[in-house]
Amino acid sequence: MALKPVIIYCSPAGTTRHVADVFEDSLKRSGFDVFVLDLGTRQNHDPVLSKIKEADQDLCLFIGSPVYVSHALPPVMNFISNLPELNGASAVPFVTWGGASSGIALYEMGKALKEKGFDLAGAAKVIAVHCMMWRSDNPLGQGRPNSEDDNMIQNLVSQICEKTDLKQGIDLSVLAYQTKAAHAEMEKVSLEKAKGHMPKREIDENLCTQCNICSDVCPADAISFSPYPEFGSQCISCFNCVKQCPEQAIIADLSQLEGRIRQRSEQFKEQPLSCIYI
Ligand SMILES: Cc1cc2nc3c(=O)[nH]c(=O)nc-3n(C[C@H](O)[C@H](O)[C@H](O)COP(=O)(O)O)c2cc1C
Repeated sequence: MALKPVIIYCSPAGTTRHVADVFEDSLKRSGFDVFVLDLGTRQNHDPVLSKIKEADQDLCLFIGSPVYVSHALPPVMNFISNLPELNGASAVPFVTWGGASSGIALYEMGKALKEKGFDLAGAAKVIAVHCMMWRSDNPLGQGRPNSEDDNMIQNLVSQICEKTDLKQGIDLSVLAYQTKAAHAEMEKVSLEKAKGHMPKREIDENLCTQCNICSDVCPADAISFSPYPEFGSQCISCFNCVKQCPEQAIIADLSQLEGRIRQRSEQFKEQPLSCIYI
């Protein structure tokens, strides 16, 4: 099969990158050349965009995002909406989620891809340790993704590679797996709206050495210095800056958040935790 795979993802805490790596290894083992773009780096998008246009109908775009407040991340959705029309190309959206709810991220990615003319060759959701619970002794999704999750992704790649016609993929309705009521509720609350209820971050100016690490680890390029770190509107609230500040100079109280995340997990009790759609 003339399949030209391109992998695009955003992964502030590294789990979606892990899944993208499994896709990449599996595709390479099946003999394909793979082009990869991490949207959370300052990597130039142009070479991958050229590859995408060049591949035309042979393109198979594997595109991954973590679930934030039930949605896919803005850099991923923006990337899709800036793509040219690609009628007849195929795509495989995938998400990682932290055990609260995988929300409507896969559905929204699938819908946006279909609007660009893609057929959905498959999709995957993968359970992962909840990246906002790094201070907890027993975070949701601890130990995931594990080798079974990796095998599941390898299996998805094998099944896609075996297909003679990628157009015979999945229907978008397969990705609308939340109840109608939950879907409608999730649609109403954007990440932008939810940001107003996220724990506030404060800079301890006595501790901050203006070392720039917070800005380097920010996948949204949202931190500037004046002279201490300030957070721009494109901040996606990944809290990488808080986690990775070597001086612990960015202070955030996450104690309330943990309870809210666990409550949501209890409310949805989402099953299966990891799943491929093919
Ligand atoms: C601001 C924010 C919102 C999140 N919202 C959800 C959510 O709605 N449901 C969920 O299960 N996990 C949620 N998570 C957890 C992430 O989806 C999960 O940890 C994911 O694997 C992180 O991917 P990454 O390691 O590639 O960054 C959220 C994390 C952050 C930082």
